[in-house]
Amino acid sequence: MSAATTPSGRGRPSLTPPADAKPPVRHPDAPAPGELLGSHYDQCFACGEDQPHGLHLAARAGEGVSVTAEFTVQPAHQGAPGLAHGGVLATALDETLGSLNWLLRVIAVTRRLESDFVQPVPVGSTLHLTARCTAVAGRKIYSTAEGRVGGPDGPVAVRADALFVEVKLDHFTTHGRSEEVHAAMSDPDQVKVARAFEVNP
Ligand SMILES: CCCCC/C=C\C/C=C\C/C=C\C/C=C/CCCC(=O)SCCNC(=O)CCNC(=O)[C@H](O)C(C)(C)COP(=O)(O)OP(=O)(O)OC[C@H]1O[C@@H](n2cnc3c(N)ncnc32)[C@H](O)[C@@H]1OP(=O)(O)O
Repeated sequence: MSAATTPSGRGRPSLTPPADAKPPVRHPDAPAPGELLGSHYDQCFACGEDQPHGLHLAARAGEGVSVTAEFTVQPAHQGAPGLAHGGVLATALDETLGSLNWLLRVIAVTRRLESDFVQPVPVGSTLHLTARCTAVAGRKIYSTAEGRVGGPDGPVAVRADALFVEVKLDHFTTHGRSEEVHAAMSDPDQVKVARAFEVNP
């Protein structure tokens, strides 16, 4: 098995867009720059309000296909004493990158996420994240993100490049546990339902 082959046989897709990739196009109905995107699912570990130990990450639309987000590291997010767990930081990057797809009005899931941990992130610090979509090729969406500490212009602590793949609603109804899927579909917050289920009809 070569380094680029996975047990699924589907291989490890490149994070470099192919030659026929196009620049991303912001959807005309995307939230205005500066507008909070809100949570896409209240049980989401990264952005949901109903996860007591979640990241409660709040993302805001930027110009073009870009977002900013903030996340303050809590004691529940530790790996080493007093420091954020790397997987939690990767979650923050993944969520910020994933929220870009809302500006494209596409439902997509992370296919590949390559993270760099540049410096440790202490508990109590706020990670200031920025992400932008760099290219789209068919169902493949390429994007990049970084997180800074000490303020939006502070030093880069983490960064990531990602490939998301567009999916249809049946991705969730087929693979997700039915009780959560049905509960999410009957959420009284219709904006959330629309965001989760009615994009890209
Ligand atoms: C239940 C309530 C909640 C519902 C919420 C619903 C929606 C949410 C709405 C808004 C969301 C907003 C923000 C969300 C933020 C979330 C951030 C977190 C996101 C995540 O954290 S999400 C969880 C982790 N994530 C997964 O859980 C994915 C697991 N994974 C899979 O589910 C499959 O793996 C999948 C579907 C990715 C692909 O599966 P598939 O069968 O569709 O793939 P396929 O083979 O068709 O490839 C597809 C294209 O990749 C090309 N390709 C493949 N292999 C290649 C290689 N080696 N080299 C070059 N290209 C390659 C092909 O060529 C083709 O491209 P093309 O179509 O252009 O040819």
